[in-house]
Amino acid sequence: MTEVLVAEDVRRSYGDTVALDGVSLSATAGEVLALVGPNGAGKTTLVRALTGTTEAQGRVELFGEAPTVVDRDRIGLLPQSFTPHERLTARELVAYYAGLYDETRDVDAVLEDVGLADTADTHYENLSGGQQRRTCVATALINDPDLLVLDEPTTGIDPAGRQALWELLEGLADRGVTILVTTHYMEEAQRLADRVGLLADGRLVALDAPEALVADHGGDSQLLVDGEFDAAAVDAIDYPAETTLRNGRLVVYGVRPESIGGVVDALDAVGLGYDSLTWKQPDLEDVYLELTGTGVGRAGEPKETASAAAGGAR
Ligand SMILES: Nc1ncnc2c1ncn2[C@@H]1O[C@H](COP(=O)(O)OP(=O)(O)OP(=O)(O)O)[C@@H](O)[C@H]1O
Repeated sequence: MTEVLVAEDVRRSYGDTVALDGVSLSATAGEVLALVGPNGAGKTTLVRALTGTTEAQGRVELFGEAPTVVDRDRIGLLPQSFTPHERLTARELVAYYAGLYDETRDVDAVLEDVGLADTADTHYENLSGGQQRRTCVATALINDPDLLVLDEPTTGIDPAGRQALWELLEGLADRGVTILVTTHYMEEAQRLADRVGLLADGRLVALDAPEALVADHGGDSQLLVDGEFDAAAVDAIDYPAETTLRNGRLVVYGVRPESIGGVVDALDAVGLGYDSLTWKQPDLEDVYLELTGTGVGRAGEPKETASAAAGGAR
């Protein structure tokens, strides 16, 4: 498959700060690649290196050319920080960006795509935060790009608008548009991405399909027990499965749905009341917490306490 985007051993430092420490990845036509990682992991720097808006060491190519010389009509870019002229309406702004390209889509059609048909004549400064972000997304779509690079596109957009944007992006990918998207929403990465790249401290610590990442790094299913718990509760509960305390909530790992009654019995046996029980399969968020060491998972043990009862029927 033809590679639309290639990054090879990309490095970028700001003074003593190493923002990118040798990142390599690629994306093919129609592929959706999501970049996730903690604040400061290097996502925006990678986006900037890939789009030629910051200099970096290593090889970067878009459609086989350096990002500074590639035909800009083929690229749609939504930077993380984007502050357009506030005294223009959404329609005027998108029309302004349309003027930068040789061929574009119809301005009103793009505004409709991002859910701004009814607010097209509102000045940017009077749009809500989410509407402003949608306007910015529209400016990245106006040239009908073959490669779309979106740095946190849905930040500030309400859940319905986010869903609509996901559908829009899925439609574009189905038509062969390659999409590189950074996000802090694991649901967004899981839903949209063919592959997810996880950046931490300027390094790509994982890159794979979401389901493969979950299978490899997501760990066991979890029974989340909400209530008023403390470290003593973790010690008191006598149940043969690993149990931890996370933000005042008990987390019991590896419990099968049919065994939830056993956990309830164990709580009752030591007089521990609870408000609710939630069973969940591991997901991308668990992968993120595990691999970035930012969470309360078992590997890094930055959690309050843990009890690892040996084996047993789970
Ligand atoms: N222009 C700059 N000058 C100095 N340091 C910078 C600059 N841009 C980024 N950095 C540093 O490089 C590192 C990576 O920043 P970057 O913005 O790429 O992270 P990020 O993963 O996009 O974070 P976030 O999730 O907060 O957007 C950080 O330590 C940041 O402080």
